[in-house]
Amino acid sequence: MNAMSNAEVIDHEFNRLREKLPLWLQENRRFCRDGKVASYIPELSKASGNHLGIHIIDASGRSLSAGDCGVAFTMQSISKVFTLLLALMDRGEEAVFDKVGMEPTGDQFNSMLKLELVQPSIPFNPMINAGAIVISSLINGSGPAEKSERTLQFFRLLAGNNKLDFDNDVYRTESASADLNRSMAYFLKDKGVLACPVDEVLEVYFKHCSINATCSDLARMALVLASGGRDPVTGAALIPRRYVQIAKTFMITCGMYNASGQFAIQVGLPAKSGVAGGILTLVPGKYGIGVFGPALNPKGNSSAGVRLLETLSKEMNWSLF
Ligand SMILES: NC(=O)CC[C@H](N)C(=O)O
Repeated sequence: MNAMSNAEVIDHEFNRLREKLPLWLQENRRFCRDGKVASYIPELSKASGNHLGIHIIDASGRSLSAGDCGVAFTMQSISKVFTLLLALMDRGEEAVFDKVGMEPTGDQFNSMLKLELVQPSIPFNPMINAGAIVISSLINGSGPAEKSERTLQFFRLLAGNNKLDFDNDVYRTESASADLNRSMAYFLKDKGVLACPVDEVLEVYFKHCSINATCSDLARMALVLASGGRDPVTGAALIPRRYVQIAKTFMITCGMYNASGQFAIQVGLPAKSGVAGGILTLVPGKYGIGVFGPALNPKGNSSAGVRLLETLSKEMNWSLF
């Protein structure tokens, strides 16, 4: 028998995914029971812990979905990947890494523990809250409104969805109950790491965390990263390749918080999760993937979402390692 052409291999893999995805989703639904919906941002506690959905887009634009993939949720920490990219495009690598490090912490995403351990007191990486707050301060704009608007427009461009918008209820309730993030920001301001007023930086940070999306928006944004920064439809370069490389590296080392090592072993793909239950991940050159399952494991990642990605990676042989 002749060896399959590249296109045939891609079709074969896609057909297998189409056939099996509903089954794999169903098998992993039971892991929703192992998790709890986040409640420290009051509005998030309204989500249903039984939801699990997935959307996959391939490089030619074909898509597949299963489960509760039509439900919208806020991006939360997933947005940190894209604000990092925007800050890199606005300020360049040197200015960004003057204010934030490149190393995982091994601590919770909202931990302040290591901030005092290094001189100068810059956050260890841009995926933890302290690091992402600093990144928010580096986005160009005359004030918080313009910075937030530029961020939203950038996200819309990457998602190919002009309807993407802020969830103002989530924004307001997070802003009203964020004493920990506020204390981090004051600490960073005191150390001279934050150049703008605390309230202004936090407005930008909470706003980008509150951008509403569905699994298909995440998948589309992930596909831009999987395509080295190019628009999968038009081929236009949206993000410099070098910055995509930086973002994907952070997704591997810090994207799943202090479970990033375990995720790299079990799944082996660049990924970023958020406390609303989303996970954005990608198979380089092939697929953008969005997952949603709001019941979270103790590390703050979607419990069933992580399990579903483990199944997919093993069945499809997707690990990069
Ligand atoms: N892990 C997360 O998704 C955290 C984001 C959330 N907005 C916070 O600052 O706590």
